Amino acid sequence: MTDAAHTLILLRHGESDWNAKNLFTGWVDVDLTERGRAEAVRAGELMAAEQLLPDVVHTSLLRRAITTANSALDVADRHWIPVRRSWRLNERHYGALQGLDKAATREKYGEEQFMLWRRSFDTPPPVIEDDNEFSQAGDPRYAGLGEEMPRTECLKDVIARMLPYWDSDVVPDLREGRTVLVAAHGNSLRALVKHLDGVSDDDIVGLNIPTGIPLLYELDAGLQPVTRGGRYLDPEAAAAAIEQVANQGRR
Ligand SMILES: O=C(O)[C@@H](CO)OP(=O)(O)O
Repeated sequence: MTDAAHTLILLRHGESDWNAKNLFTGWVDVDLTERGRAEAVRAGELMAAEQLLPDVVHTSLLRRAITTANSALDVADRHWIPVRRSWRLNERHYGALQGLDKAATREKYGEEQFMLWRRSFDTPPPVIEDDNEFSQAGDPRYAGLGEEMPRTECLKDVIARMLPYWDSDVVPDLREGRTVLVAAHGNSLRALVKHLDGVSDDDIVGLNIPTGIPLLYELDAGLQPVTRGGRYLDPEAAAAAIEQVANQGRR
């Protein structure tokens, strides 16, 4: 049995307006629904109940992750901890699909193409044009990105831009003995889980992450998960919510 040396908590944001409307979201900066806000509060309660108290939080640059982290930490009385944010933790850029209805897209293009765009490892959706109303070109928070600014991404692309931040910013916090909270998104967290658990390119297709339920990873000294897949702090709610995410687009 390996000993836990490091504590990492992953938290997908609570339900967003566009989760509720079943729209492809990606980098569009939508807010949480009332339900999403309640999920964030519950996430904080779950962490506090197990004395899982973050020393530092890393978030994306998107409101739904930032607000979720703020609410959860407030409830856990950890609102004062240092915060680091990076575009590298953003949701996968959904390209020209951003703003489109998932069910309508599935009906128009068929199940196979829909699932390729949604879950395949290396097929990105079509590129978003800069004049698309849901483009992030010109958004000041990404002004420094230059050529790195994505206009669509597959999961493979997300891993390529997320891992440098994991190595340069998150791992050092873990190695300092800090309990680290990463508040991010369905697909940026799938990328991280794939890395941590060594999930194959084929198997990651079937892995979904529910909104608003903390996922605890205890890592050994070599940063390998002590328990593969980690542990959701509310496993029953997680199982039901995972099923829902998997079935999005089928109404
Ligand atoms: O729309 C999105 O950005 C993501 C997360 O909500 O959706 P999906 O689960 O379909 O990848």
